[in-house]
Amino acid sequence: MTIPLTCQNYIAGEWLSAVSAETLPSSNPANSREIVATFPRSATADVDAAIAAARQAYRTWRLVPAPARAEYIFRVGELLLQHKEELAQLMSREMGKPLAEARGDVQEGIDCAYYSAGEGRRLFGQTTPSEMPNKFAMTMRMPIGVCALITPWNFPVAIPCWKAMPALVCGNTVILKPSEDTPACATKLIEIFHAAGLPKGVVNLVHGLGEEAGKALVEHSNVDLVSFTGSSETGAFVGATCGRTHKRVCLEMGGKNAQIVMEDADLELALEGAVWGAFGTSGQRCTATSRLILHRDIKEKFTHMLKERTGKLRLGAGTDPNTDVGPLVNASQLERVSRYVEIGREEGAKVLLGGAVASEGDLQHGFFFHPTILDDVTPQMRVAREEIFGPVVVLIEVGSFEEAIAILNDTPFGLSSSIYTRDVSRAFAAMRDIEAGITYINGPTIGAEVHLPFGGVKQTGNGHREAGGAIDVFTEWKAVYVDFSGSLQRAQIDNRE
Ligand SMILES: NC(=O)c1ccc[n+]([C@@H]2O[C@H](COP(=O)([O-])OP(=O)(O)OC[C@H]3O[C@@H](n4cnc5c(N)ncnc54)[C@H](OP(=O)(O)O)[C@@H]3O)[C@@H](O)[C@H]2O)c1
Ligand SMILES: O=CCCC(=O)C(=O)O
Repeated sequence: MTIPLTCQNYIAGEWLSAVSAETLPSSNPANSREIVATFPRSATADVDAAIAAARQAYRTWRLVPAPARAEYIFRVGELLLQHKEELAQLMSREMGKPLAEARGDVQEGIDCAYYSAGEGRRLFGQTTPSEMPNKFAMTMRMPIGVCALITPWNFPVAIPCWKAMPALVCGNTVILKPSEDTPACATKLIEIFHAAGLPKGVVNLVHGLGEEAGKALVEHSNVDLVSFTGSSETGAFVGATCGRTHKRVCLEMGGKNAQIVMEDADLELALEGAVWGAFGTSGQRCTATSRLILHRDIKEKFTHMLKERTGKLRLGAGTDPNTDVGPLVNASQLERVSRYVEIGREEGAKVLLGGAVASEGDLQHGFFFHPTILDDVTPQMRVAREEIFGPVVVLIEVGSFEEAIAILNDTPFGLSSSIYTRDVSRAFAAMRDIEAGITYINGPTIGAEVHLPFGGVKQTGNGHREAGGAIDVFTEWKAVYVDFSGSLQRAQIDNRE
């Protein structure tokens, strides 16, 4: 057991307790008896202070040249690299993902720092001909203002970086409200922003509960933009509130990602993709493979291979280097996954592997669920349609490429997707016809790279993209006309004579 970390809010460059002085604990999901950290239970007064600090800082931060803003973010990247192992160890303890994946999470933050820093020397606008003589016309990207960043626990470093880094390079100031399950990761991350020397108030951190601190941020009249990643339920509230209060909003929500395996696929390759897509991060990635759509000619063979391979995965604490699959993040996630497996059973699915809470030996102290394969699943079943967000994959049999694409698309969500095939025509048809923000050919549904746009279609998002698409979220266009004719032209009044 280690001494719990004391996390604090970070407002106007100061580390502060909540005004109420109330705190909450966060525990280790592999051993719920271990308290990893305590954090402030922030409320409206704390949110008000953070927003006031961000508003004040915005006045000067927006005027700092973008390449100079980018240099701070580059420094954050360098510091993240120096602290990578420390952050990864903390992340494993705080939210359970195996160390190799935790290192990957921090690496995404580092990659995002370097990529976003590069944007500081671009932020290109356009020049375009004017309709009139002696007149220039152009566009400029302008910052939006004060941005509230509300993030989930599953990528506790990468997702805050995906939001904060481009937002800051674009000239905005930010308030991060991390998940109540990962306050320590958020605190360490913001310590790094502090160490990089960002001016006071440019970055702020407010811990607390979603229903309290998160809600107060979303409802606040002095926030200009909310960038939210999380569940569809919370996203619906955030979207509706921002609509009512006229805020910009970027929503990244749930998924029901599928991998298709055609009869001509390299089955060993498809197997590796399926195993890590479905069970990596215990299935708690927004991009996790939740459905395997299998051509009937290879279904039996592939199912056998999958069962064999999955049965060898080692469950354990993320901090144990021998662990393949860590715990779920908390008791309610464990309860949710158990409930969905029961629903699947009641619907007629066959539990081919797993299907139960894992409580052998030390696992009893954590939130472990055996990697689970549900067979005989039809596209109408709830387990084939609703996001489970755990180590559960359902198998759906199809007879043709067209049927596979139709079933993949038959969901309200549209984040990630994948197809394994050796047929180049099918690969291109899949790229065109799959309804998702991300499509992999002969690769798993996971593994996004930061310089490509990240986000989903349909109910997964509201049309925005993070990572490689983030400057479109965190800037808005201004059209600028420069007239050097020295006289008011008739055409300027009517536009055309
Ligand atoms: N599409 C994507 O890019 C993407 C990426 C990653 C995850 N996800 C989705 O995220 C979900 C899992 O994350 P989660 O369980 O953390 O989601 P969540 O429960 O919706 O929480 C997300 C964030 O919203 C906060 N929150 C909760 N209620 C709120 C409210 N009324 N007002 C404002 N903020 C509120 C949460 O705070 P508390 O933690 O304190 O409740 C947390 O910081 C899955 O559905 C997954 O698909 C999507
Ligand atoms: O949850 C967001 C990041 C997911 C990711 O990086 C991936 O697996 O593609």
